[in-house]
Amino acid sequence: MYAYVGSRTTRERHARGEGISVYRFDARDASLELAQVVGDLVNPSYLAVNSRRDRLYTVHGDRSDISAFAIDRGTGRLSLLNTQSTQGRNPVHLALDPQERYVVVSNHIGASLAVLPIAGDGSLLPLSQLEPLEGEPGPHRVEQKHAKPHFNPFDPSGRYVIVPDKGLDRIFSFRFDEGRLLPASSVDSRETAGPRHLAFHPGLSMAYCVNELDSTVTTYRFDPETGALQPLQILSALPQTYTGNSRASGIIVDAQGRFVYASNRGYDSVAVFRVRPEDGCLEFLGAEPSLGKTPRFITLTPDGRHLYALNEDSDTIVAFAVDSDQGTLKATGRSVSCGSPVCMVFA
Ligand SMILES: O=C1O[C@H](COP(=O)(O)O)[C@@H](O)[C@H](O)[C@H]1O
Repeated sequence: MYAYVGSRTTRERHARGEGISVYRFDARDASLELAQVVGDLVNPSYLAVNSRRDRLYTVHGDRSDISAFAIDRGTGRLSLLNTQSTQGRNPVHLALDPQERYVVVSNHIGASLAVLPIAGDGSLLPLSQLEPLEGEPGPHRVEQKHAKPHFNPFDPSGRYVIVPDKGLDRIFSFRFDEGRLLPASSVDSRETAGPRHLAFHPGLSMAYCVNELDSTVTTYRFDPETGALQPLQILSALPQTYTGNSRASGIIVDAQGRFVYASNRGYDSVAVFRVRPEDGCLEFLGAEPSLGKTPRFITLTPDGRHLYALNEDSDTIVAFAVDSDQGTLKATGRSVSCGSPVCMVFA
């Protein structure tokens, strides 16, 4: 199996990455061995792999582009297929629809969502829909001047696209019908929460949203018929006594739906929550140091036995062992150096 790591590359912004790093991944001990570096790429800051594991897509943060690559399934190596415009600045996330006929992109500074069809060979066709996001920005003077979509996952049925908007303190739900986004509903967050990423529970109709600006996690009941979200609970991802600055970033749920993990940038750590089986709400268990600076991205390995924290500002990918009963994280001592790592996927 291979792991693909996207890094920020813009030197003017002090990024130190080269592009996409391809690693041979050993599930037994979560070790990573570098196999290829695809350089000459601008900020491949979010990656997605198709279900056949032979195509990889990346957005180019700070620009307005998205690229498709072919994956050599024998060697894991990437070769560029093509690049298309997302018609909006700073695309930060992308998701393939379940039929893998379209890719949906969040244009973070462009304040819009882009839909691009995927051709039969996996390359990208020109954009077919640009959906602007509009509303009253939240009160944060620096971060909330306009809509800032930061994530656009499909719901488990593939009928809805859910979009946390960090600039508007709102989460939008869109129907995805015949390759088009159709506004369905929205739900407000607390002022200055800055909803950023959202993860669905694998069995319950629940979703968990990490709020970047106030470092909280909101538990929502998700209505699979209408796509609507109903807030049930808000918990901090930080210890109660922490008084420094911090911004939350990634959120993931384990495959059994027993634990939720969220990363904290500032209080550099991975918050661990237990999912209460009776109602899907969370209990904060604690926050494990990420052993590096600014863990923008976290991911579980496909077998769920390890979790990687990508410490963007200390250039490390750190492996933790996951306790399968308690959900807690234990340092393995394994870490690889990688400039400004910000996203990791497996194929
Ligand atoms: O300065 C920047 O910040 C934005 C937001 O960063 P993020 O880590 O919260 O996504 C980023 O998208 C942009 O590329 C970068 O230049």
